[in-house]
Amino acid sequence: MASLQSVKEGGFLTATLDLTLPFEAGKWVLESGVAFDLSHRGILTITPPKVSALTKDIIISAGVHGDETGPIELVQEMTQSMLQGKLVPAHRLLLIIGHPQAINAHTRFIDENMNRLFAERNDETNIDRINANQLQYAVDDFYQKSPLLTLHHDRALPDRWHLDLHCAIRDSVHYTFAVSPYSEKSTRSGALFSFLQQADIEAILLSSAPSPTFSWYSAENYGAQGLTMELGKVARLGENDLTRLAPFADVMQQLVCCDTLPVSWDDSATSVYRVTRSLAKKSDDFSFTFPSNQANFTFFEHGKLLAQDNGVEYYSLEGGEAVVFPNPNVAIGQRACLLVQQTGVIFGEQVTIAK
Ligand SMILES: O=C(O)CCC(=O)N[C@@H](CCC(=O)O)C(=O)O
Ligand SMILES: [Zn+2]
Repeated sequence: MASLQSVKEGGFLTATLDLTLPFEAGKWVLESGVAFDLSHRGILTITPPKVSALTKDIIISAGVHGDETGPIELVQEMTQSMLQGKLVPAHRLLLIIGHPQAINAHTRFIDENMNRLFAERNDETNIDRINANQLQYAVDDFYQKSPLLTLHHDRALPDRWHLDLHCAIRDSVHYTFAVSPYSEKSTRSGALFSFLQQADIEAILLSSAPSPTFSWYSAENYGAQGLTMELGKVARLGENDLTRLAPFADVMQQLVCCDTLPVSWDDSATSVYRVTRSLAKKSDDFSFTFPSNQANFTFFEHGKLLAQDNGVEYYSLEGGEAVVFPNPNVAIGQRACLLVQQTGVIFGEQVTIAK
């Protein structure tokens, strides 16, 4: 079946992954007034029948890493319901399946980690760089050409969100968690934290320095409420147990289909961590003192040797530190792990770290 027809009938994922068929762009409107614009392979904009000052611009992306397939299935399920008219969005949406070539190859990336290619426009020397640029253009277009920009007479920007859905390579003390990228902009709203708590996300990590990731790109350049969401553990496409992600899928659906969600926060229901350090791999000699499959959020008491790199030793800081995303096999110069400490937050219109 031609790829555009397949998308119209609900096959967003199948059509995105079928690289044997040439890509066919298209725009169409359902009887309900929901409008679709398939502009590039894996990039679909959906406009609700009515927009108002309450309407948000929401990006939901998955498949930035090709082997992280649970979230890809979630995006496919939600998109299919919208394409078939079973679900009517209340907000403008940009739905993305990010890296079809890596998904088909069942790998994290082809030549280099695409989620480290959002600091700037890339020279297009490989498919990961080509795709990263494509995603940057898609985000720029979505936010810059939003019809919502003209609705805000006080010149306030529309409420922008970006949930970039991933899952972890290893086991984790917290099955689900979110990484909030660092930005000087106000990108940690009470509404965002409340959404995470309602969705039963177990932990939130507050980054303390800019990162070259997709969610950071939207937060930094557009002030979006951006998050990298870690939703369970990697498995093959079709082999994910989505029941454990049902609370998240449910509340994500409410986010896109309800005008607003109630805002509340209970300090005891979600663990919050601040990133104390990001250890970069400086040489091929880099190694951890623990096994490479060590679970995310494993805690090390103060003074424990964690890693060494060409004679430089890294010990856990006062108060101890937990390790997240430990990976000694990254390219030189890239992050080999995050080190984090639990923190309290002050909840309000914006959420801040309690000193
Ligand atoms: O489990 C892992 O080691 C990696 C899971 C993953 O892809 N995480 C993201 C986090 C991005 C961020 O820090 O916002 C990544 O490493 O790109
Ligand atoms: Zn990932």
